[in-house]
Amino acid sequence: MSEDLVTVEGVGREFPAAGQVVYALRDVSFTAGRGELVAVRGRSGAGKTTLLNLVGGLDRPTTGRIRVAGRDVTAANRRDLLALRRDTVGFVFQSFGLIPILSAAENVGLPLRLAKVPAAEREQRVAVLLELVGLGGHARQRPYELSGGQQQRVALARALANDPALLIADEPTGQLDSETGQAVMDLLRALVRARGMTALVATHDPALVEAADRVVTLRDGRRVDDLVPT
Ligand SMILES: Nc1ncnc2c1ncn2[C@@H]1O[C@H](COP(=O)(O)OP(=O)(O)OP(=O)(O)O)[C@@H](O)[C@H]1O
Repeated sequence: MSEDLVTVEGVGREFPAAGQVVYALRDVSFTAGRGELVAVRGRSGAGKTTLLNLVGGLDRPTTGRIRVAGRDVTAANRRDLLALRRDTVGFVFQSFGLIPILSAAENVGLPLRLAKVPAAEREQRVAVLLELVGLGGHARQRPYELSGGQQQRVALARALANDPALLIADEPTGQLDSETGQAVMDLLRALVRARGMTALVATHDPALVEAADRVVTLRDGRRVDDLVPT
């Protein structure tokens, strides 16, 4: 049996808001094994983004514990969290998050630059990654010269650049029309399977939920998988 890559135990996250406390997550637990695809679903405000940010080390929980690839993310210092984000986790956001003044190739190569991969090797890896997401002929284009679906494929290639053990995608098709969104989701699913990555994907896409090894359904910050889905 494969060792779990992600362990989330009794995690809660509270935010102070206008003199009150918002319970964005309450007592959420689940695990994700190596190579597993985990769908996180729930209505707007259910806590999906909060959960993904915590697992990726972008935020810290108020209660509970999270382990990723053997590291206690909850207890990690800033340097450890930076290392986790650089070496272990790839992120894809709803808003793509590409740098507008950089070409598709430069955007994909950015994590490799930060990891100090030599230029020649970097160029080669970027070319392979762009080919992988079907954008071999678009390397020099800037994000505004690409369609939404193409931009999200660049973002996906960038997330894969450091060969992360864990891919975190927060509603990656939220800004795309349904046909383009479906194509991006199919690509994401195929890449995760082909590379044996673990993926945590916040999504409303029924095909992805259907294909997932596990589904975490959130409602008002709590896990409700045994109840009727939202
Ligand atoms: N920084 C913050 N300060 C205060 N409240 C917050 C903060 N971040 C999130 N929340 C609250 O926590 C709850 C969960 O938000 P979250 O963004 O995780 O939901 P979501 O399921 O990702 O929603 P969506 O599908 O709309 O992106 C919401 O009630 C939100 O208002």
